[in-house]
This record gives sequence, structure tokens and C-alpha cells, in this order.
Amino acid sequence: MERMKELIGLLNQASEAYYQQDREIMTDHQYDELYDELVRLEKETGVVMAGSPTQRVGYTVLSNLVKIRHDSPILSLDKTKEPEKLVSFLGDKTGILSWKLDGLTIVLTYQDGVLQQAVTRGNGEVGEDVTHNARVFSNLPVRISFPGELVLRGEGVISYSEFRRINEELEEGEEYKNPRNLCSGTVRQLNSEIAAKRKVQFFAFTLVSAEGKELSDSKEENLRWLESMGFTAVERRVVTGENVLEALEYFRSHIEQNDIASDGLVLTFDSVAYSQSLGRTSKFPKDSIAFKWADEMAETTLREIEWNTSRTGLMNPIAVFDPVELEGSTVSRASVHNVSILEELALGIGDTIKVYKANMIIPQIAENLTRSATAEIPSHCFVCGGETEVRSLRDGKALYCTNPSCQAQRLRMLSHFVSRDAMNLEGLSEETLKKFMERGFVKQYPDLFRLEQYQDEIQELEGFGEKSYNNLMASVEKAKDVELANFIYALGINHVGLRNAKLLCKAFDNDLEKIKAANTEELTAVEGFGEVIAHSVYAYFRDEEHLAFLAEVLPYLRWKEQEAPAEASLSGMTFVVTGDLRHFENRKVLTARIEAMGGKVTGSVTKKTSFLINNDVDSSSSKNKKAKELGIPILDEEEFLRKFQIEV
Ligand SMILES: NC(=O)c1ccc[n+]([C@@H]2O[C@H](COP(=O)([O-])OP(=O)(O)OC[C@H]3O[C@@H](n4cnc5c(N)ncnc54)[C@H](O)[C@@H]3O)[C@@H](O)[C@H]2O)c1
Ligand SMILES: [Zn+2]
Repeated sequence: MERMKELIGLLNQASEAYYQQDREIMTDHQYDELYDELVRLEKETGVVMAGSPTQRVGYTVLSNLVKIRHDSPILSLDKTKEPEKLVSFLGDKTGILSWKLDGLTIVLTYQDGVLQQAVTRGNGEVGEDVTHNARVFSNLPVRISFPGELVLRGEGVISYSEFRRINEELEEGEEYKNPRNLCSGTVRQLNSEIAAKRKVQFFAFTLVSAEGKELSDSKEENLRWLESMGFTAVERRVVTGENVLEALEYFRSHIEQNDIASDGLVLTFDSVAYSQSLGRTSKFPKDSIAFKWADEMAETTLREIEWNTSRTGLMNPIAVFDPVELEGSTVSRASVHNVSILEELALGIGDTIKVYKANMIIPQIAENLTRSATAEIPSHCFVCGGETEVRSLRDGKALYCTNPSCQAQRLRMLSHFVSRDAMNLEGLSEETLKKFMERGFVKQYPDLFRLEQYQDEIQELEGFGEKSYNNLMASVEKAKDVELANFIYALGINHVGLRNAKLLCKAFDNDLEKIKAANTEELTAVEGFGEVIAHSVYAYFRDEEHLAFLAEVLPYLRWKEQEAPAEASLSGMTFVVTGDLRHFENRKVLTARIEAMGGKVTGSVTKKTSFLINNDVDSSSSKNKKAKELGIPILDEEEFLRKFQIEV
């Protein structure tokens, strides 16, 4: 009983934050575990306390928005993590399997072809009037052809990409943790200006009623009818017991590409009449069930806590751990969000932690099994070395760099990146970069290639008009054609000036992938490199932040061939040499010459061979035969010397 009371207290506190204040004081995973524990105890004891969250939906709404009572309550959904449960749930019936959208549930009423009212779910019985905000949803039809009263339910959502864009523009501490949070915080605003600026989308999942129209008994057909009138309905599959698991796999494999946040799937019977005949429990309708992904957990060791200083000076802790496989990909980092969560988890380097991907996407620490609590809060910022300070924010304690010129370091980095011997991006003076950084247009290298999203804002900047904007875009375009050596220099790797960058490129065939993959031994072997430089290059390409922005920048770039000095004119070509030589002392000497000019020499003729050098062009040697078969040109020594203007 004690534990039950404790759980009810904890869960209600979490729900209040979650539903009323758009905040989260625990992860969904933690919430669901505590909730399941409470359900178990209630079953075991046969006692259900007043105020138990198992007995009601959501949380009482408290806001300045107008309250509206729903005609029929909007319930929660019973949940399962067992794929087999979906098969048995369906039996021999047909169902619809769709994304369980993770946003804000809204009921829309249209009358005379126009949107008349939009109400949130609230506590299921009473919701809030958000009509003013729904009018600016990006994909809702403003006018529909159906004249009678039309009622439909769906989810208001903000996409991941829009979520990232909006967060970047928010002030310190005001950022939202996830798209659900953001959507709820946006749609529940009194003033619709904010919703108008943020792209909120609405996905319909239930047609409730359409005055005077004979509705189909098939929910799928009703959704199609809504689509034909201009509504967007949730992505779904019509399923039977036979293929529901296949459909489940389809959704599982598409989560990562889906820009809309989901927290599972929903399975419902297709027949309206059958659904209605089933009725409901106090909390759940019996015609539907939610499928939650079983969070795949992995145990690993915490190796490091990185503190990344953001534009605002906020330092975000990121846990770095031994790589583990989760839901088909390798994971080695997870955000810890803030100092409070770091302390709650009692983290320390070397601790054994359990990690999972929330909603199959975002890596998170579920639990710390060893709880050493030895992680230190850094006293200095890693960007500028300035002193740090812990401040209290809405979501808990957060660490800040107190140095107001912290971002000066980043500014220097970006200035170097665009400089002449680097990316040679003209028209971006330090002054301009600074303005761009202050306004959040540019944080990291990749942002320089997507400035066009701020076209309007940039043109409005003092001293910037349409013309300078166009010039800037032209320079950005030009800068995308770059030699690998200049790009490597631009990265600002310690000890790697332009000269060393060129040596690197030469040693690794101008191939960035090879440079990235090189170990310290191979790097130390580069002409002119010592251990210090080798280690610096090695470490640079092992840093996940670096790899992340490299992956973002590279698609923008087009490698320019190195403007080859005359003696490197064989670069990219592969030769095979056979038979006796007349002009060169022996094959070894010729090989060395070809390699000195940037070419490669191999032992056997393959598709990749560019030329076979053989003085006896007509011989029936196996190399000759092979070259003829593959259509590879055979040159004698003289032809070779003439063709490449080589003097012995
Ligand atoms: N982190 C926290 O502190 C905290 C607190 C409270 C609740 N929660 C989370 O919220 C969950 C409980 O949420 P709930 O009871 O609000 O809702 P639920 O998870 O029971 O979901 C039911 C709702 O999903 C919506 N929905 C979305 N897509 C749908 C679709 N395709 N078809 C039909 N319906 C669809 C419907 O509006 C329905 O009302 C918990 O499992 C927990 O994960 C977290
Ligand atoms: Zn700093």
C-alpha cells in the first residue's frame, strides 16, 4: 500500500508536468515502468486508490484557454509490447495499423465547409479551445466541399526537422526536449502568432460524424473520404491476422526516415459497427490497442562525459560509452540533458549503464547500475576555457560557460574555415560571420552551406541587400568546388597547415576516406610527419562531433582535381610492366618513376589497369592476352615516353 501511494504521487506529479506545463520530469520509459508497477500492485491487492492514474486519462486542464466538454470522451489506449498480441487481438477481423503519433490529440468540427472549432483532448472529458491556432495549421483545408457538421479526430504534430529549426532560434533554457513537447506548447498558446510561425501539421485518424451522410462501415474508407476532401490522414496499412506482423516490420524499418515523431503504433478494427459493439473500460476503448516498441536495452560502460558549449553558453552533457548495437545501429553517445539528470543518474566514468533508444530513435540512459556518482562538473568551458556556473532553469539545473566572449573561439574557427587557403569563401568577413552567429544562422561549418533558408533575414541585415546576398550565394556555390588539401586545412586540425594537408593528401591518394581510416602508424609514415602530427590527425577523425559535421558538410562539396604539377601527371592511372626494357635499367626503376609521377604499378592485368607496358606488343604472354581481352592499351617503352612526355 505504501508503495502504491508513492507511485501514485510520483506518476501524478509527472503527469501534471507533462500535460499541464509541457514539461517532463522523467522519461516516458520511466513513466511507463512505474505505471506498469502500479497496475501490477492494484491487481495483486485488489485495491485501487482514489486519484490513481490508472483510472483516468491525461490530467485536469488548467490554463487560460476556454474549456470545452467533449460530446464523447477521448480515451487512452491499452498497450502491448508483444507483436503476437496484435495477431490474437485481430482474430479473423480486418484492422488498420497506423503510426501512434506523438503530438497533441485534437478534435476538429467543421460547419458549412469551414473550421468551426478545435479542442484538445485535455483530461478526456474536458479539453481546451485551440481553434485560433488550428486555423494556422499548415496542412488543414481552409474550406471543404462538405456542408454539414463534420467531426474528426487526429493529432497535431511538429516534424523533427521543424523541431530542430525552432529550437535553434529559442533563447537559452527555453528549448523544447522533443517535438511532442513543442507541439503542445505551441498549440496551447493564447496568441496564435506563435503557432503561425511554427509549422504545425494535423493528421486525421478517426472520422467521428458527418451530418446527413451515410458513412461507410469501413474506417479505412472513411479516412479516404477525408483525404479526398483535403485532409491528411495518418500513414496506415489495412491488415489481417495473417499480414499484421509484416506491416509491423514495415513500420519498424521506416521509423528512422519518418520526420514525424511516433511513440508506437495503433491497431484498430476496421469495422465501425463491430468496434462500437465492443464498448470500453473506464479508460480504454476495446476496439483499439497501442503497440509500444519493446525498448531494446544494452549494458555498457560509461567512458566519458563531454560538455558541448552551445551558442548561448549552455553546456550540454553527453555520455560517451563503449559502442553497443541498438535497433540495428551502433550507438556510443547519449544526451544526458542537464546537470539534474546527471545527478539523478549518479553517473561516473567506468559505471555500468543500461542504454536504449527512446521511441526507437533517440539514445538514452535508462539506468545506472553502479551509481558511483563520481562524474565531475567541469569548472571550465572546453571551447574557451572560461569559468562555468550552475543555474536553475525550468527543467532543472544546467551548466553555463560564464565567458561572454566564449563564442569568439568559434568565430575564429569559422573565419579560418572560410579563409583563402581554406574554403576560399569570399564575402564572409569576420564581421558578417559574427552577425550570422549572433542570429543563429551559423553555428558550425555545415550551416554555411544552407544559408538560403535565412534569405529574408539576411537581406534585412544592415549593410546587406539583395545584391550582396546574391553575391554571397555565388561565393558559397564557388567554394563548394574545393581541393581536398584545402578542405583538410580548413578543418583547423592541430598542426595541420596547408603544407601538411597536402602531404596527407599525397600519401593517401587524395582520398579522404583513407585519411580518416588511417591509424597512427600509417600517419607517422607520411613524409615529414612525426608522432605528434600523426596523433593529432588520428584523434581528429575519431571525434564523433567532427565525424558528424563532416558527414553533413561532404554532400555539399565537389572535389577539384589537384592542379597537378607536371611530374604528377600519371595520377589515377595503373600500369603493369612486363618483358625486357631498353630505356630504363630495369622494371624497378621504371616502377619508381611511375610512382614518383603519381601513378600506380601492379603485378597483374585487371579491369582496373590503365596501360600495359610491354616492348613485345605481339607476344603471346598471358599478360598481353589478358590486356587484349579486356581492351586495355598496350604501349611499348617509346610510346609510353612519348605519350606522357617523359625524358629518361
Ligand atoms: N514522461 C512523463 O513524465 C509522462 C507523463 C505522463 C504520460 N507520459 C506518456 O504518455 C503516455 C500515456 O499517454 P496518454 O494516455 O496521453 O495517451 P496514450 O499513450 O494512451 O495514447 C492514446 C492517444 O493516442 C492518440 N493517437 C495518436 N495516434 C493515433 C492513431 N494513429 N490512432 C488512434 N489514436 C492515436 C489518441 O489521441 C489517443 O487518445 C504514457 O505511456 C507515457 O509514455 C509521460
Ligand atoms: Zn566558453
